[in-house]
Amino acid sequence: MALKVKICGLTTPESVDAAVDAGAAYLGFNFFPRSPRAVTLDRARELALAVPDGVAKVALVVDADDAMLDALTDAVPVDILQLHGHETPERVAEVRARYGLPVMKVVGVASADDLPLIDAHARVADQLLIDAKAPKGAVLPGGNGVPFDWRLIAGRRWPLPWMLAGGLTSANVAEAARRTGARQVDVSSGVESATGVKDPALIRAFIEAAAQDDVPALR
Ligand SMILES: O=C(O)c1ccccc1NCC(=O)[C@H](O)[C@H](O)COP(=O)(O)O
Repeated sequence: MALKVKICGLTTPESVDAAVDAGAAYLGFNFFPRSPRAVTLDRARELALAVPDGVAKVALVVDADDAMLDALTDAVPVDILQLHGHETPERVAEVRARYGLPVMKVVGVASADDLPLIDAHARVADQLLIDAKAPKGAVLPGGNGVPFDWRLIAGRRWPLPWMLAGGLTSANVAEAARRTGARQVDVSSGVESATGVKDPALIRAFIEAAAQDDVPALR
């Protein structure tokens, strides 16, 4: 069965249309001000209103306070909040309760020491996004286009939906899914022609490659 795909960091109507037409299940809008993929609330609202029913609109925030989340959820019709910072399990639970929206918590992985945090968030979040931890000195906490060692999570399962991210491209997405057992994948840099510039042809190629994943997971 085809993998469910999230295209993250969309900033233009053209890239939203390309992702929707190609069959993306989730579209990510980035509200981290320092990101080259950041959108304003007005821009995000305009983009989100054009998304058809059945495609989930995901708001990516980094250690956002309630004021920021109040403004975001008032202005933009989003379906899922993606917490991409150092939010604790307690903060995840608080955000879920306050906004009544599903929360996808991101956990960065670089070594086996990072795995217990996945289990902690699995108890409170609605979804997990298992991403590469940002390299030392990186300016951005995500969207760095680097994979992590997939063997770290091979064979592991969690009792909630989860996505794999980090350095995925049309060339490696099917293998990444086979190696990890992921049924959902997230991509940003791998569908860009330059940092922050989504390429419709790369979006289509990625989603086509994710649809080819009909090989059982390697154990
Ligand atoms: O993409 C960004 O600029 C970004 C900035 C701050 C926090 C998170 C960010 N991206 C998060 C994502 O969901 C990416 O899709 C994920 O990290 C994978 O990125 P990539 O390795 O570039 O495919």
